[in-house]
Amino acid sequence: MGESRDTLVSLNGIDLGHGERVVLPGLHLGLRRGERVALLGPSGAGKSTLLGALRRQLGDSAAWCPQQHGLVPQLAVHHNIYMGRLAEHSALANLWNLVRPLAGPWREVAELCDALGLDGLMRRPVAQLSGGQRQRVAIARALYQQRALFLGDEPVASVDPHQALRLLALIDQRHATSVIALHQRELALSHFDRVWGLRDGRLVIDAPARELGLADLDDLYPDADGQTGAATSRGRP
Ligand SMILES: Nc1ncnc2c1ncn2[C@@H]1O[C@H](COP(=O)(O)OP(=O)(O)OP(=O)(O)O)[C@@H](O)[C@H]1O
Repeated sequence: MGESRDTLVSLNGIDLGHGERVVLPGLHLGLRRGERVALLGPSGAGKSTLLGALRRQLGDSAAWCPQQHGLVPQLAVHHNIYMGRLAEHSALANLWNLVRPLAGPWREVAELCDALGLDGLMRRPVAQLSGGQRQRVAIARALYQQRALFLGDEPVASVDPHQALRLLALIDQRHATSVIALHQRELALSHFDRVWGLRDGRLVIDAPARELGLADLDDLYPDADGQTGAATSRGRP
């Protein structure tokens, strides 16, 4: 794999997994600065495992939007978004903000809520939101982190296609580089620069989105009868 100054992460034949369990053996891939990558593959293929490895490598330069949202249901939308930058403030400021929201962060969170269609909900506990609203709070919290890169584990899974596009555009406006796991194949082809496709423990697609068609992506997913498609490696030597 050609490495350059623009390579942010380079995995060269490493095994990724959990404890003793290897999920993605001998993985080779590179993430380049300024590239938007769609990460596809059937359930259990290792998308979250790969995103976890990227997070470890990228550290504080990456904003993170987890699959289970990681929100605190009892707390208001404002507090959940504010948590994105908890580590930047003193314990006292965080405690104070819980009781009486600080003016600066309140304004910043309000701007994000406006952009994400959450205006009017800032004081509402997350427990009282719809699935799509919760998803947008999770994205807002990741945007509030103000990092150079965005890593998202199915951040647009519970919104309609129109909203998914709007949310991805907001993510793009604030991050030049992103890796986003998703299941919407059309979106992967229309919105992203590159596609990584995982199947059977291997990266079987690593190619520019413009060189792929829906049939290539279909091959990632098992047929209804449980057979996997006939995908050959695309974009891999
Ligand atoms: N903490 C863990 N300990 C052990 N095995 C795990 C752990 N997390 C995931 N796995 C296993 O690793 C494999 C890949 O899981 P992973 O969550 O990365 O897949 P995924 O592609 O993100 O799936 P989904 O689309 O369902 O979220 C699965 O077989 C899963 O059972």
